Amino acid sequence: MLRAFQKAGEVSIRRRPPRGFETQPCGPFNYKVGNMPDDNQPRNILEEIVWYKAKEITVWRDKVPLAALQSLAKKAAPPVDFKAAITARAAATGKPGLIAEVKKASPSKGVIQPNFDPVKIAQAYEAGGAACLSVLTDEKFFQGSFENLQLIKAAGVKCPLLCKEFIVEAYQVFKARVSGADAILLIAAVLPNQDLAYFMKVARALGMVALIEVHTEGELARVLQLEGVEDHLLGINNRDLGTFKVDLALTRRIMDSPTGQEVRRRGILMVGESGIFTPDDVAFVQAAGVGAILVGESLVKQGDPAAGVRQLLSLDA
Ligand SMILES: O=P(O)(O)OC[C@@H](O)[C@@H](O)c1c[nH]c2ccccc12
Repeated sequence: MLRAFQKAGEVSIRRRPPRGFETQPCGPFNYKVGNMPDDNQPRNILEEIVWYKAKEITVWRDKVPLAALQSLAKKAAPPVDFKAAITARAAATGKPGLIAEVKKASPSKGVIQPNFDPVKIAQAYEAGGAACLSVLTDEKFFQGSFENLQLIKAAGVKCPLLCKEFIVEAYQVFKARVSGADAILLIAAVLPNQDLAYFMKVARALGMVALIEVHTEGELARVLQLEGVEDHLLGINNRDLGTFKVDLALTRRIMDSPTGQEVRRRGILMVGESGIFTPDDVAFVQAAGVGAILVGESLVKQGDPAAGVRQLLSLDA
């Protein structure tokens, strides 16, 4: 839902608490007015995550300054082509290219896989026929880590890796690359076009692509204005990150809209994200026009994730 101050497609969260992270006590007159809501509290989970991220980055930067991270990025093994892996698998199978997500927990579901071995899961996804992998790196809300990304790369997994992080600063883009990422996530609800353009440029300079995620037709129209956006991927997240509600039909509504038509005309690779559980769900978003799917929960909770991949994509048939 749009708030009064917000225009269609604009960033829907506040990047920082309006009165700062530390509310200053202000002496004898420091009291809260009646039933006034505290506007210095996050209004939804996305704000909570993004506000916490700013604090996390400060701690990281104290340990490893940006300049040190940048020189590590120069020495890192070169990234592999994320988009090519998707189009190759899609051509070989006739199904959307699968980005399988290594995800232990989420704020909406809690722990999804208590028996979580990131490397084993990644290897199983690859063996089952995933085109690429997505690795959650957020620790506080998703119980992920940059270390998981490193471990998966170091284990010799060939599938290109997406760093699933809530990026608000360039520091994280370098951290992703140093940890072995081949692609990064950028969320349109969090970042205005100016920031998206900058992070896309940093990603490019490091040889990575971005998955730019939208949740409304307005956001899609906005990101379509970004120069060179066709070199990256666009994702439609069927989950509302404010309320957690999942609606698979969102992908179809957006793809059927005039803005979705423009995506087709320009040949942009679209990713259907979240809430995909069955081969019917895959067929539904494929018919809507996506060339790739991003799937976490339904695969990660299975005892045999490789079989899960084959089943989801009907590869045994
Ligand atoms: O577990 P699911 O419903 O299959 O969803 C996977 C993925 O789309 C979801 O984890 C996701 C999509 N966009 C995000 C942004 C941040 C964190 C997580 C996500």
